[in-house]
Formats: sequence, structure tokens, C-alpha cells
Amino acid sequence: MKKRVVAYKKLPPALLARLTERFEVSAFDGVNDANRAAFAEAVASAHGLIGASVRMDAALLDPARELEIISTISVGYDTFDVDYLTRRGILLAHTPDVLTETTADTVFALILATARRVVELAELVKAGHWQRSIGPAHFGVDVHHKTLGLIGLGRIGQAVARRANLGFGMNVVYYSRHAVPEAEAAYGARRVELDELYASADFVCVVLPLTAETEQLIDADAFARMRPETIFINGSRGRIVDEAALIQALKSGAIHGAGLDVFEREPLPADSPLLQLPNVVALPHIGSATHETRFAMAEMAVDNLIAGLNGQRPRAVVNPPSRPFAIEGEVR
Ligand SMILES: NC(=O)C1=CN([C@@H]2O[C@H](COP(=O)(O)OP(=O)(O)OC[C@H]3O[C@@H](n4cnc5c(N)ncnc54)[C@H](OP(=O)(O)O)[C@@H]3O)[C@@H](O)[C@H]2O)C=CC1
Ligand SMILES: O=CC(=O)O
Repeated sequence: MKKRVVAYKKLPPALLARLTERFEVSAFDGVNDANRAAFAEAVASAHGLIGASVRMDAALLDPARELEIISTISVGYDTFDVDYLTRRGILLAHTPDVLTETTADTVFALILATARRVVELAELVKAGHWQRSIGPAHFGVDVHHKTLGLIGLGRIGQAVARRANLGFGMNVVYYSRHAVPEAEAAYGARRVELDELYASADFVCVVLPLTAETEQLIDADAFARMRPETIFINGSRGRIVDEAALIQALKSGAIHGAGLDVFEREPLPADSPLLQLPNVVALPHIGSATHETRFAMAEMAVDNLIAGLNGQRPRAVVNPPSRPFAIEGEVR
């Protein structure tokens, strides 16, 4: 009997075919109010799940007694209760590394777009309002040779640090629980406490996972410690920031601007005050959203799922089991 798989995000046809030739697949193009009941029913009898951006709670997963693996098409896994999955013996696989460079590009795009007012000024041209040469009211601020403060210096943080230091001659300071000597050597990155980072960075950039420890880490007190020149960038998860405090800091001039790819609520509600602020560049959570990278992520997630359902070690597992995998070695 074939194992049952639920694909809850649309997969490229060639990758879906790799699943359908091995498993009985129920495919969903996202989960919404209209298909939620059918999705829950499919999950209840599944051996494997693959997809992204759906919160998986115990109410959904408790009935799924045969579930062996969830393969998320994302590096972040804050939509899962990892302890619950581990207790249940359900593997959680994810897609680190393949999206690192693309996400760092997006973070850097936000830095440049916010500092140089790219979106606002492009809109001005499109609206036909470019009638004389641009004066100080429309000037931006420099990026090159400024100080970048990275909160988090993991895979994506290091890729941003490389762009900043080697490409733009920026000084890099960073905050994380552990020192990263290789980034200190390669990019002159200096590890500091948050207070020093807030006080010294021209750009404060969050590249952390969302965890119980990091939720609302950037609060009103944090914004109060930044400088009026600070540009705040969030390329990781909205809930790491107290969004009301961010809005207040932007409105009051406590900080200069913000470049945001992620928000407390996504999609960002159309009536969010953030959308009324000219000093905000807001993107629709597109950190990894290029054709090449989204394909690579889906491919890795399919590899992970097939490996897990074959008793092999997936390429990236969040909660490896205490027992060894039945088959160690080659993933496919
Ligand atoms: N906008 C988008 O589309 C995307 C967003 N992301 C988000 O970016 C996040 C980071 O990805 P990636 O760089 O691959 O992850 P990594 O695990 O490689 O890096 C995470 C970094 O955060 C630090 N960190 C973790 N917890 C804490 C803490 N409590 N206090 C201080 N530092 C902490 C880690 O260092 P240490 O452990 O030493 O503290 C490490 O430097 C993902 O979890 C995801 O949420 C990722 C891809 C795309
Ligand atoms: O937000 C994206 C991810 O891969 O995590």
C-alpha cells in the first residue's frame, strides 16, 4: 500500500510527479476557509505533509496517528510546536541554506530602498511629478561606509554582513547568543550587547528566528534606544517586533525609517498605519521569492519528505530522533 501524502502548497509539476509516483497524494493550493475541513480530513490519515505557511496545532495533528514527517518549504519553523512533534515522534524537516543568498539580497534591497527612498521616488516619477531637479526634500541617506547592526548572525545574517562589508564598506556590529569568529575575521564584525548596537548602528537589521525568547524582542524600549537617524529593517518574522511601538517610533521621529518584509499579521491589513507612512518600505514577505530559490526550496522539501518516508535521514531535520535512521546515507 502506498503511503499517503498531503501537499498543502502548490508544487512545480515535476516535483509533484516525484511524489505521485511514490505516494498517494492529496494536493491543496493553500489552506483557506473553503477547504479547511477537507484539508483536516486529509491530514488525519496522512503519513507525510509538505507545504508552507500553515499553522499546525495539536487539534489538527492529534487525529493524524500515522504521521511520520512534516516537510516545511521554509527555513523558519515557528508555525510548529516542535516539542509536540518530537513527543509524537514526527520528524520536522526544513529548507535552510538554499534560500540564504536570495533572502540576504532582499534584506539588502530593503536597506537600499529605504535609505535612498527608491519606492517613494519611483512613484513620484510614475505619477508625473518629476518637474524639476530633485532637492533636499527628496534626498536620501548614504548606505556605504555606515554601521550595520545585525540582530542575529546566522546563515542569512552572515550573507548580509558579507554584502555590507565587502560590497559597501560598512562597519558591522552584531548581537547573538554565541560569537561568530569566522564573520569577525572575514567581515570585521564586532559582537556587542543590544544597547551598544542600538546606540551605534545606522541600520538595525533583524535576522532572527521567531522563538519564545525573541518574540517582541524589539519593543518600545528598544526603539527608544535607537537614534533618530536609524533605519530599522526586518527580514525575518513580524512578531519579533512590537509593531505598535514601531509605528509610534516612526511617527514620532524616534527613528528615521523602516524596511519591512514581514509583519505581525500577514497579509498586512490594508488599513495598517504602516501603509500611511512615507518613511516605510513594505514588501509582501518575499525574502526567498525568486523562481530559482522557490524551486530549490520545494525540491529540497520533496527530497526531505521522500527520505523521511523511506526511513532515511532528510538533508535538514529540526528534531532528529534519538534512535538512528533505519537507513543512513544517500537521501534520494
Ligand atoms: N523574510 C523571509 O522571507 C525569510 C525569513 N527568514 C527568517 O529568518 C530567520 C533566520 O534564518 P537563518 O539565518 O537561516 O537562521 P540561523 O539559525 O542560521 O540564524 C539565526 C541567528 O539568530 C540567532 N539567535 C537565535 N536565537 C537568538 C536569541 N534568543 N537571541 C539572540 N540571537 C539569537 C542565532 O545565533 P545564536 O544561536 O548564537 O544566538 C543565529 O545567529 C528564519 O528563522 C526565518 O524566520 C528566513 C528566510 C526567508
Ligand atoms: O520566511 C521564510 C522562511 O523560509 O522561513
